[in-house]
Amino acid sequence: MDTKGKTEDERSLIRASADVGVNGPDSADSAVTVKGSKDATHSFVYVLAFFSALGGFLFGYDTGVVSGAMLLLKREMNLSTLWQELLVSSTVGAAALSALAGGYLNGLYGRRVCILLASFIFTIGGILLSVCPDKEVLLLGRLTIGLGIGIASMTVPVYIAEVSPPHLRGQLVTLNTLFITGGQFIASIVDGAFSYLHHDGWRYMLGLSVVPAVLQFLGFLFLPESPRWLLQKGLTQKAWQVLSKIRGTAHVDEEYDAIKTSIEQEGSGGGGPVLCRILSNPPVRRALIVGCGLQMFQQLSGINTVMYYSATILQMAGVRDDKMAIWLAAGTAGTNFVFTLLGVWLVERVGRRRLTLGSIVGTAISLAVLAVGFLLSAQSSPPVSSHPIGQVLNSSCTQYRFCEPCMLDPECGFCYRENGTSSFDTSCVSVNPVSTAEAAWGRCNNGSQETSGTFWAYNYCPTRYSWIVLLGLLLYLASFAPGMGPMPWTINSEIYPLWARSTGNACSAGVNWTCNLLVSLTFLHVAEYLTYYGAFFLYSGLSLLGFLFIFSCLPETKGQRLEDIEALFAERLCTCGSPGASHRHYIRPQMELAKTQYGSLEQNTAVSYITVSMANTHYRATA
Ligand SMILES: O[C@H]1[C@H](O)[C@@H](O)[C@H](O)[C@@H](O)[C@H]1O
Repeated sequence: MDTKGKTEDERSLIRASADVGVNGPDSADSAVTVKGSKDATHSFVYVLAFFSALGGFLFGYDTGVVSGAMLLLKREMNLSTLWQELLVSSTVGAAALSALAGGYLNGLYGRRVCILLASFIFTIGGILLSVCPDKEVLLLGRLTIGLGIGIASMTVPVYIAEVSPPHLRGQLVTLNTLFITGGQFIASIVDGAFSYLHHDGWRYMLGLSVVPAVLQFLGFLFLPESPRWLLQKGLTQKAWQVLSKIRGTAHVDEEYDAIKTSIEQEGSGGGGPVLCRILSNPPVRRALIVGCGLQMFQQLSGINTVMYYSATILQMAGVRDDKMAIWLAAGTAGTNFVFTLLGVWLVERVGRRRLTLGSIVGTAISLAVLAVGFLLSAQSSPPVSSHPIGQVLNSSCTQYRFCEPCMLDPECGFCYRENGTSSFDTSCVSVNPVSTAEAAWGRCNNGSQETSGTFWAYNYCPTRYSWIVLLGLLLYLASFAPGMGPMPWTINSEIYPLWARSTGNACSAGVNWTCNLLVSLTFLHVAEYLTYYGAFFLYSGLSLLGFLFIFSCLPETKGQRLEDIEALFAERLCTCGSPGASHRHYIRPQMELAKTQYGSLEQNTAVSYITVSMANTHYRATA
């Protein structure tokens, strides 16, 4: 439609008319989609998405690499369990705090500066980790990396969402999670490769993150700020230039106007701190509840426990060689990556809501399969047949009569011989404090020895039901990775109005990191009290709760312009899933928009305009 020579009000009216949809209510959201897809996508937006998603890569790499590095570090630096826990959780804790601070920094200095800051912090952290002389500096390095991860995790999805055209936004933001899981996959390969280097191997593992960090920093020196943030700050000319550069065309009036109008209309949500404004604004408050809920349920469905525990699951399934287990764990990370790719493909095809719902149902079922596998294994747990003399008397390991309680005690492991599928000559022995790969003393002191037929099992029991656990693991990754992995990040990047976007994302990312910390710190204790199957049944139950939450509260955001999404939260939370709700939500703001724009001219014009539009759209719902 030619809008040249029209006033801004007239152009908005034409736009609103197109949006309400002369083609009927079912085309309401496709009206926007089609508009977006008509523009040939300029490749520059892919360059932007790639360089920003390097932040996701670093998030994945730095959280993933630590497990392999720790195997070497604990020997070389003689780390106690407390120090090992500190080195792993300090990064996650620092990420939780800096994600929150990132919201403030994003609002004040913009997305680009925050991405530059995050990559600078990653670089410093990586250098510190690769040259650190002692465990204190190591801890400082891990904390520094955590600060970078927190800022990157909340800024990158927002930046990508703000520069993308609506029809590609879901795919490009999901690309960031693909980079996260890609980072975890590469980290596991690096872990495997350097695990042979007993001296200083961990320095390479931890230090290699400097490469993508520097690449991102250099790239962003030349890449532009988000046009939406520029407009919000009143830098109109710059915003127009950037938008036309990203779209590769000077015909960006329509998009530019839409952003500008919505900024003018939404204002800043009132005065006072942004969080208070969010909480006192019902639609945005609802969006925040949905965003934080999604992030919480992502972590409560136990992804990081399952990933972390995958090496043990594989050992249960019969992989005895430690090195082999490391490589197979890389296979787990690879599977997570491949199925995230499926998510990138599906997100614009089936939409966010259906993808997330399908994913969480599959996640709950596969967690139940995992739990059943663990339950059957526990029930067929082999008895302890011998209590060898020489066992340290005050060791708790002497009291156990079965493998199950023995393996649940972090101080003990199960030493046994094998006859086909059953074990005999079994004992429960203290684990070597330096390496869980062997007993502290006795015949399993050298770990498992195929030649003498003696095996050492730490954290698991030999069982014939291990295939069920393995099946559960594969099902879990296949269902979690395409939906529950990426969608919380993708959806959060689009559900808030501009004035609340950075704070909303900061809060939900903070919830993600806090729940991540909570689950990883409590897993072993939960497993000790509820056993493994209890823990996985618990995660499965939490995922079911997550399903109910998502089913009732999550609206579809696919294809909508960022400026129109707030309206999806205009009604009570639990109506979101009801059929037709999205049409009702979608049209209402157009009425409000028209009323505001034409109310000052002639109230009746607006009303009759809407009436005509509604008649054209065979509008059924009561607005
Ligand atoms: O979306 C990501 C992804 O699924 C990762 O695999 C996981 O480690 C993160 O915690 C999560 O936020």
